[in-house]
Amino acid sequence: MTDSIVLCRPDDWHLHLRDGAMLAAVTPFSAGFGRAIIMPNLVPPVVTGAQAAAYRDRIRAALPETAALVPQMTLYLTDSTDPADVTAAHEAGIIRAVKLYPAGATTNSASGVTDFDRVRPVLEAMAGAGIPLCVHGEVTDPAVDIFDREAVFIDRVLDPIRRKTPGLRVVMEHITTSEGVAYARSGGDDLGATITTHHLVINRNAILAGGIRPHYYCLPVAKRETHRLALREAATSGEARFFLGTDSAPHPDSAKLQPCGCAGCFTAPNTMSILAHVFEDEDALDRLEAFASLNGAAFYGLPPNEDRIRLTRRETPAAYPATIAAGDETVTVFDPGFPLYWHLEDA
Ligand SMILES: NC(=O)N[C@@H](CC(=O)O)C(=O)O
Ligand SMILES: [Zn+2]
Ligand SMILES: [Zn+2]
Repeated sequence: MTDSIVLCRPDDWHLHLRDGAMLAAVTPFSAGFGRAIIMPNLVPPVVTGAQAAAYRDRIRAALPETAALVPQMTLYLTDSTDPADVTAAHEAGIIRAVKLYPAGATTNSASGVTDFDRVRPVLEAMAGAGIPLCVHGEVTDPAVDIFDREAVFIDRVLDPIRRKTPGLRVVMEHITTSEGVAYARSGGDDLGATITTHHLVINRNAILAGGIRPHYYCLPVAKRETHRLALREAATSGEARFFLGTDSAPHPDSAKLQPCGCAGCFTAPNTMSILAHVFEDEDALDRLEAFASLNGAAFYGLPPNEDRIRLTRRETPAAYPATIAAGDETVTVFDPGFPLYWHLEDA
């Protein structure tokens, strides 16, 4: 049995670090990733290049001195985003991508896009400049069942956008369905898809069977088991279009444990140990590096990180906190439901 593997340092292509006391508390748990795409859904959202630069500086200040992490900033696309601000922020090296949230689809998405024709000039400028569009792919139509919102989004919104905007590079963020996997596979090298750690581990029973478990509630919501298996097959396939975006999304327990609780799983502290467990289960440890360290960088046109990490399988489980403190609040760490024998170490 393999008991130690060395990988190029992994990247996290979808991460929420928040702001203020939460930023200070959670950022150190992502410091071991090389690069991370930082989600812009703050309140208020990060919509201009100047706001992205200021947020980047707050993240840098929250990082430990020894951190590897280099934040890759994004802008939150709104109906009134100025194409010239987007291309200028990209040329200045401030942003790596732009994030599309359909208005109301997820946490802090009230300022998201309401009319896709209004953002057409921005999308065209992005296609011209090679700036990727990261997409939260769910329709918000209340008539569409929440478990179908990703598949319907692909047909009604994503495919039309891609057809109308040739050359636009798109990342389907946190795909959760076999339809998402199939659509990602239908594209060329202009289409990528991130897969989260938790969607490889849980299906919808984790949220609902035997009682409601708010810490497993995220968006897009976990689907039935066939979809989880499709995601595991995709993530472990080694195919260049699939890469890690943890979507680690911390919320205070006081906001999750409510009659109407927030969506998001906080996976930053134990993601690499969980992924090693999943890839070992799938007999695909040799493809973990492609998923976590190589494919995303290649999609974003970046070289792999030069340094390495080691994952070692030990007889005693890796220790990670059940909760962390953030200011006066606590945040619960994602519990995969099994012990984590893979320990993350310096190479
Ligand atoms: N994934 C989540 O459930 N929540 C994210 C938003 C998002 O990525 O959609 C958050 O910001 O909390
Ligand atoms: Zn999202
Ligand atoms: Zn997210």
